[in-house]
Amino acid sequence: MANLPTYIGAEQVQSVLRYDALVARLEVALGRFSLGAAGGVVQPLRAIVPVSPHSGWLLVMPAYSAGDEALATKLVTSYSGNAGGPFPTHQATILLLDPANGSLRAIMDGRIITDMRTAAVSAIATKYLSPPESRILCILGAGAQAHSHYQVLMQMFHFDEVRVWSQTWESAERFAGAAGGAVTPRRSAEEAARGADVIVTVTMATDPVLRGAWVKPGALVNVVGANRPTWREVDDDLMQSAVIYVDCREAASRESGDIILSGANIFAELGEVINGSKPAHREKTTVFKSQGLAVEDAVAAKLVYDSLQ
Ligand SMILES: NC(=O)c1ccc[n+]([C@@H]2O[C@H](COP(=O)([O-])OP(=O)(O)OC[C@H]3O[C@@H](n4cnc5c(N)ncnc54)[C@H](O)[C@@H]3O)[C@@H](O)[C@H]2O)c1
Ligand SMILES: O=C(O)[C@@H]1CCCCN1
Repeated sequence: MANLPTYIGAEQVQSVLRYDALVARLEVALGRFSLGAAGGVVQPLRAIVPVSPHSGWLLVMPAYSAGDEALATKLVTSYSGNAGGPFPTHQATILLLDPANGSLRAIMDGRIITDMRTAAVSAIATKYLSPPESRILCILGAGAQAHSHYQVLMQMFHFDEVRVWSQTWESAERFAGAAGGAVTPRRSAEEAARGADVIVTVTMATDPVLRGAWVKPGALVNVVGANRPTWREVDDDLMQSAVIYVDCREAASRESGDIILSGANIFAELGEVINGSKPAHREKTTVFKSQGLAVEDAVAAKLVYDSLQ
C-alpha cells in the first residue's frame, strides 16, 4: 500500500528552507517557464474564487515542472480584513504529488513558502535589473512580504540605507525596530522613494502608493501587490515611462491592474532575461511586475520535501 502523505508544518518549512538554495532553484525554474513547452513547465492560469461576503479570495494554483520532478497545487487565501487580527492576510497550503504515479506525497504549510519565494523572485529581478552599485533600498509596506523582501535583499545585496514607509507610522517604526539599525521609517511614501535605487511595493493597496514622479531615473521598482485587474499600486506615469518586466505575460495581462489599466507594454518576462533572449535594461527605469507563479510554489515545496528525506 502507498505510504500516507506527510504533513509538513510552518516551523519545519522555516527550518529547512534557505534563500540561497531557493533563489538558485527559482532562477532555473523561471528560465524554464519562459521557454514555453520546451522548458517542461505546465502551468494554467490560476483559478480565483471571490468570497465576496467576507471580502476574501481563494486562489488555486497548480503546476508541473518536468525538470524539477515537481507536481503541486497551492491553495492560497487573501483576506485584507484579517489585518491586525489573529489570522494573517495570506494563508496557504501546498499539496505535493508524485509526478510518477499521481499519489499525494505531502501536505505542507504554504504561507512561509509564499513569503519566501515571492521575495526570492524579486531578488532575482533585482540581480538582473537593478542599477549597478545600488545603495538605497525603499520598502513600501511593512507586512509579511516586507519582512521577507528585507531579509533576502539584505542577504544578497549591499545597501547602505534602507527606508520603510507603511500605512501607519507605528507599523513602519515596528518594522524598523524588528529589522535592526539599517532601516529608517519615513513619514511619506514620497520621502521614502525619492533617490532610492531599488523600490519594493508590498502593500494591500488598491490605489497607487507610488508615483513615477518620485522614482529616480534608472531605478528598479519591484511591484508585488495589486494582483487584481482593478487594483493599482503604482501610477500610469511610472508604468508608461519604465521598461516593464513581468513573471508571466499571460497572468500579468489578465490579473494586474497596473498593467491592464495603464495600457503599458510588457517588454519581457524575467525568465527571458535569465535565458538571455531579452536584454536587461539596467540603465533605464525598470518595473518588475510580480503576480506569483504556481511553478515557484511547486519547486519550493519539492525543495522542502527533499530536504527532509
Ligand atoms: N506577487 C506575488 O507573488 C505575491 C505573493 C504574495 C502576496 N502578494 C501581495 O503582496 C502584498 C503584501 O502581502 P503581505 O503578505 O505582506 O500582506 P500583509 O497584510 O502582511 O502586509 C500588507 C501591508 O500593506 C499595508 N497596507 C494595507 N492597505 C494599504 C493601503 N491601502 N495603502 C498602503 N498600504 C497598505 C499594511 O499596513 C501592511 O504593511 C499583497 O498585495 C499581497 O496580495 C503578492
Ligand atoms: O502568488 C501568490 O501566492 C499570491 C497570492 C495572493 C495574491 C497574489 N499572488
